[in-house]
Amino acid sequence: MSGNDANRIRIFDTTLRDGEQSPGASMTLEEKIRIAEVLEAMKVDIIEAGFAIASNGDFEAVSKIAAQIKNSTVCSLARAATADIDRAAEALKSAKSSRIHTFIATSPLHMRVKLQMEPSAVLEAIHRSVSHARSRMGDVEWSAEDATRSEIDFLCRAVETAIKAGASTINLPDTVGYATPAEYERLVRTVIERVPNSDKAIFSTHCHNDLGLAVANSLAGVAGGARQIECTINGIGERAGNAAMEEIVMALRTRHDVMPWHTNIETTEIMRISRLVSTVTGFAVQNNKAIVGANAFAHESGIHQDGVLKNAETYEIMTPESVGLNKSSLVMGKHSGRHAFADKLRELGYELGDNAFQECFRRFKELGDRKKQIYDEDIVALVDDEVATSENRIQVVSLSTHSSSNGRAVSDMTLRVDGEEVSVVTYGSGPVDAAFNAIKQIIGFDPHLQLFQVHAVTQGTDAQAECTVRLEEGGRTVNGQGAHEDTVTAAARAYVSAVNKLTLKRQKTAPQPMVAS
Ligand SMILES: CC(=O)SCCNC(=O)CCNC(=O)[C@H](O)C(C)(C)COP(=O)(O)OP(=O)(O)OC[C@H]1O[C@@H](n2cnc3c(N)ncnc32)[C@H](O)[C@@H]1OP(=O)(O)O
Ligand SMILES: CC(C)C(=O)C(=O)O
Ligand SMILES: [Mg+2]
Repeated sequence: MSGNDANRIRIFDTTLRDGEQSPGASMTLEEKIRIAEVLEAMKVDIIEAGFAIASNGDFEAVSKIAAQIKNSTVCSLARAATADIDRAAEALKSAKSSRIHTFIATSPLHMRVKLQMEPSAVLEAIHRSVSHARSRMGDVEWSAEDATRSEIDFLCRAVETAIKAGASTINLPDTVGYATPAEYERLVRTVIERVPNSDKAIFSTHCHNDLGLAVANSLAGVAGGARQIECTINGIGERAGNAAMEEIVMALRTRHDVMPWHTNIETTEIMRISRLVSTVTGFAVQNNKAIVGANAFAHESGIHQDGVLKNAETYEIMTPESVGLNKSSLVMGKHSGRHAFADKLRELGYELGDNAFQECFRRFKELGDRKKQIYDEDIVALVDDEVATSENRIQVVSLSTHSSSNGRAVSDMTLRVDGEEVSVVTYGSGPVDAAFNAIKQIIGFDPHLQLFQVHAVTQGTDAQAECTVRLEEGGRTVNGQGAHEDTVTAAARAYVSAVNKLTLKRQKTAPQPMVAS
């Protein structure tokens, strides 16, 4: 094996080639260049930029990336065919560092059915193609497509032939994601041990994820002696995808205690490249995806949140900063506890007294039971509403309304007025009108409604509504706000909030009875 550091793993990224083979993942030239730039910034060793003969677009992408990228080797795929190899060499001609990656299948099934070639003809094709590639370029990689379903004796002969012809990297793909980790480790080790000239090449893994084993197999291949891993960002690729680069790199980094190998990858670029690839391909990253999923560094359970607040290592084996996230996120929801809620309030700039805190927490839990996701805006609305109303003489205790498209609405409202609960049933032209009528009946006066405004605090049909009501009476004008996920309740709270302010103003001049007789 060449190279000084026997434990260094080269990262060969094939997002732009195998990744683009995912049905629906086509990328434009500009998008491919943007991705290649970030791959270079994260110190990927080899970028497989495309399959130059596949189309003029692929040729152009490989050419442009080759001309632009200076710190990574740029590579093009080529079949065991002179035209493919020449097209790859042509596309790569302006690269600072370049590689031709040529391949042919070595499994009995692929040779017989797909290639319709005798094994001896495949060996000749390997010799011919690798020799030709070497005549065009110093750095040639050869892959035994479907290596894991190949006969080991034939595979070893094929590898020996490729190395003799000048390949300095030998890739043993698990093309159909069929291998198990133990098998794959054994395969790589056996080939390295049995092929007489194996010391002249670096061995590589290229694992597909059909059984969800791509990353495990890649790491097993390294244990077997491979020192290059082929992978893609977010694990995109043919069928169930390829081994995910971010998982491999972070597994090697995090478990260095049991895997003594390392890569050069700048891991703090991981989130940036993951988001870029997801945006460009339109392939959303599943929330629970390792390393880059939205929940990978998020905690919603109270016990976990409490642990993370005390020391993140209680529930995190990597730091969010190490993959380019600012910090872990404590997702507020019905499973959250007081520690996390208090921390969130501090972050949002609130300092509440104990009673207000307990009341806000109670309302927050209630909201969590009704609403899937609680955003910061929900908490702000809830706390503002609580702070604004907790000292009020009049408070909404309960409200239920019934309305239909062709009839009057009815409201059943209970208010607490100076500690005493009062209930009425009233009607109106709609549920908000009915609720306002109920409040007016209970307070015993009828201020002029100047403004009624509603807006949704967040997105979604379960968003909280934030209402503003402006009331005017005897030259006094006040605004009241209320928030709730039930729009009519939010409106009633806003009305009551305005009435409280109006009452205060009225009391300064002439105290009025609070409950209608
Ligand atoms: C495991 C992998 O990921 S391999 C890479 C897969 N990626 C792609 O196929 C994407 C790009 N491919 C393409 O654009 C097209 O398939 C092309 C341009 C490469 C070839 O297109 P076409 O000439 O129309 O051939 P088509 O795709 O229908 O068939 C593939 C041919 O290549 C042959 N072939 C397959 N692999 C190899 C190989 N490694 N070396 C030589 N020939 C090969 C097949 O036997 C078949 O030959 P045939 O036409 O004599 O039967
Ligand atoms: C072309 C080769 C390396 C490949 O993508 C595979 O075998 O999966
Ligand atoms: Mg592949």
